[in-house]
Amino acid sequence: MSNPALSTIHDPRSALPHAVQLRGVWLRLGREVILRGLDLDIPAGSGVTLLGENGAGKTTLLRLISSGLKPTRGEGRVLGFDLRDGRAVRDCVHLMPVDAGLYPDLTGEENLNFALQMHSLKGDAASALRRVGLERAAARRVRFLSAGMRKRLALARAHLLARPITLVDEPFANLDDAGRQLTLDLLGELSGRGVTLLIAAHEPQLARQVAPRALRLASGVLSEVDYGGQ
Ligand SMILES: Nc1ncnc2c1ncn2[C@@H]1O[C@H](COP(=O)(O)OP(=O)(O)OP(=O)(O)O)[C@@H](O)[C@H]1O
Repeated sequence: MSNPALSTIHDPRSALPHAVQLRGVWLRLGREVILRGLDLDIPAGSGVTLLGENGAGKTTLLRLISSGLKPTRGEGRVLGFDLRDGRAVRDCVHLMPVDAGLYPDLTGEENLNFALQMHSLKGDAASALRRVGLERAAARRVRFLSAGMRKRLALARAHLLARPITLVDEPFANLDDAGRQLTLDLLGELSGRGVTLLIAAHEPQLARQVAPRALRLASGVLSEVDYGGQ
């Protein structure tokens, strides 16, 4: 059943104060209830870090916001579009998955160009590869790249697409120190361009540099985290 309050507040054609709004969202996967009645408001252009133990449901929540999973109950909108409108949601949301989500048989450059085509965007794949230190991987198939190189490639893709809502699942995993700094730089640039960031991470001290508000997901429920001036 639709939630009248949500439906009237954010029509897609009206001003868009919220990038993400969830109301009473439940999600069950198989026999397990992962999300239990979540309410969430993320203002457009803000940055949020999503914390939680292994298996807490962070990836599941990111998949729901990118319309890869449907709520069992409740409803949500991204930039005013109903989560059930998969096409509209996929156009404004990019999810960088924990495993990078690349096409293994395409080269690095082909992966970037394909992503640009999917969004009818123009962009300079070669310079994006240079930016993440992968110029030599441009012509190599992704299946031959290391986990950290794939992460860098996925980061280049997220930066190139610069979707208004960018969801990033564990961006710091598999990266060396320079890679983590590069990640902060590129995500910081996206944020500076007004992109809304939601970052699932186990490194709050890193993530908070680009996504200062923190939420913790535990037992299927979200709560605000107070860093207490640290
Ligand atoms: N396709 C699926 N079918 C059934 N259960 C699933 C499925 N995918 C994930 N789960 C379960 O959902 C729960 C949440 O998983 P999720 O990957 O969202 O956690 P997470 O917080 O991202 O964990 P991590 O920090 O380890 O990446 C886990 O208990 C997992 O077993």
